[in-house]
Order: sequence, then structure tokens, then C-alpha cells
Amino acid sequence: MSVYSAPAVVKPLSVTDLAAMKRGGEKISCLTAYDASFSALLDRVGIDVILVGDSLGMVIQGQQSTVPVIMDDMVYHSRCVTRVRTRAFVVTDLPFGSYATPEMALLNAARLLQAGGAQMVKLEGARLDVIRFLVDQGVPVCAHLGLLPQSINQLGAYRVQGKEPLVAEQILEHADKVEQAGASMLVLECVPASLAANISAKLSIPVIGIGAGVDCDGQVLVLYDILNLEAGKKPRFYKNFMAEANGVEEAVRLYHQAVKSCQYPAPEHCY
Ligand SMILES: Nc1nc(=O)c2c([nH]1)NC[C@@H]1CN(c3ccc(C(=O)N[C@@H](CCC(=O)O)C(=O)O)cc3)CN21
Ligand SMILES: CC(C)C(=O)C(=O)O
Ligand SMILES: [Mg+2]
Repeated sequence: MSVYSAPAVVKPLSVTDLAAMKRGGEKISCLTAYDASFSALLDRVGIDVILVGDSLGMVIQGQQSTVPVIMDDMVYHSRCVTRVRTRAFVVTDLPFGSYATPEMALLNAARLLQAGGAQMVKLEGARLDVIRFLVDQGVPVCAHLGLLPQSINQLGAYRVQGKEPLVAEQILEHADKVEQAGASMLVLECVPASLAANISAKLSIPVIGIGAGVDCDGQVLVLYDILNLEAGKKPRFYKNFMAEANGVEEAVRLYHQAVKSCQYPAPEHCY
């Protein structure tokens, strides 16, 4: 036998690894990152999924919402993140206006996968035509339901969605339909915990919650929120993991462990 062993090449997690985690009952930890330093740190800690979110418009660019974010921003930040991570699965948001038609969505998704190095794209709303077309062309898609921040100019305010039975029923229906359209993951934002639990149990694809209770298959938060870097009004699901940590890496590790052990979110973080 050779004394030389093969180099320890770590392949990033794949969409099938994430599906297996759901089946096996292992919670999926996810945080946003927009640059190489945080990407490497999250990867080191073992965060399963890095989301290059259009929340970068707010926490990086200082915009009032995610609406001003453009494709060039998403490509640039995706590249910064994917260049250095070894294990984490990388999902990138398609920004406002970039998936108005299926053809447009494909051109933009291809930029995120090719130039950005992302493994999956995320889009807001039950855009079944767009999801089917992307999946048909080989693009893994994460749907995003509940609170849709790209629609803030119609919503007027960031609010919990699906408290009324009729709206809850519609979100459940949309969740079913995006799965049938071929989405391989779903983010549920700001919905009652009971609704998110029902959806997570019903779907076979991983459901990642933010302000959606502990019974989702995984959790996602904006990195800067767990690091207590966000000033202003704090949403319910907000938790400052720096409070119990000695530094940034430990805060991320505490978040990771809290998600894996179902300690986060606690009832006070839920709707
Ligand atoms: N830093 C940051 N963190 C986020 O979680 C985040 C962003 N930015 N930007 C894009 C969206 C906007 N998000 C938000 C923003 C505010 C609330 C919020 O204030 N929610 C109220 C709801 C009150 C109610 O409906 O009763 C809350 O008190 O939780 C929720 C989600 C989530 N996303
Ligand atoms: C908050 C998450 C789900 C997101 O879409 C973002 O960071 O843009
Ligand atoms: Mg987003």
C-alpha cells in the first residue's frame, strides 16, 4: 500500500445532502454571508448553508430595503463567498426584478451559478412558471414564502404573514405548489410557528425558517443580527449571540449549536 494518501479534498454539501439531513432529522444551520472573511469563518464552524442574501442591500449598502439591490451586487458578493468556502452549500438570492420572466430568470440564475459560483438560487413568491423553467434548465431553486421583503413597497411594513386562516391556507397551498414545481428548498419568513410546522411536515424538501418556529427543518438568520451589529427596531426572531460569546467565531458556533439542538428559536422568538 502506498504511504501517500489522497489529499483531503472537502466537497461542498450538495442538494441531496440537505435532503438527507431532513430525512434523518438533523437540523440545517444557515446564516447569511457576503464576503470571504465571514464565509471562511462560517465554513470553519460548520454552518451547513451560506445564504448570499439580498439583505446585503441593507446591512452592507445601507439601503432602506432590499429593493435597490442589483444582479451585479449579487454576483460580486457570491464570488467573494464561494471563492473560500470548502463545505458549506451556497444559495444566492435573485434580486428584485431579476426574475420577471422565466427567460430572464434563467439568464440571471446562470450568472449566479457561473460567475458567482452559487449552488442554488432563491426567489420570492410562488412563481411557479419561473421555478419550473429554471429547474427544467438544471438550476436548483429555493422558494421563499411568508414575508416577502422585495414586496415591501406593496406591504408597507415588515409584518408576520398568515395569522388569518385564509392567508395561512394560501401559504400552505403555495408551499405545496412550489415543491411540485420542482423547488428543492423553501425559506419561510415570519409566519406562525404552527403553520411552519405543518408545512415542514407536509413537504419532503427542507424548509428553512426565519421567525417561523422551531419545527422547521433548519433556521436562517442575517449574520449581522446574531452579532448584534444591527441598530434600530429588532424583530421577534432576533437573538444576540454575542451576549454569551467571547468573540465572533464563538457567537457563530453558539448559533450553530443552538439550531442543531433546537434551542433556537425559543418560544419568545416565534409568532
Ligand atoms: N438585518 C436584517 N435582518 C433581517 O432579518 C432582514 C433584513 N435585514 N432585511 C431584509 C429582511 C427584512 N426582515 C424583517 C424586518 C423586520 C421585521 C419586523 O420588524 N417584524 C415585526 C413584525 C411585527 C408583527 O407583524 O407583529 C416583529 O416585531 O417581529 C421582520 C423581518 C427580515 N430581513
Ligand atoms: C433573511 C433571508 C431569508 C434573506 O432572504 C436575505 O438575507 O436576504
Ligand atoms: Mg432575501
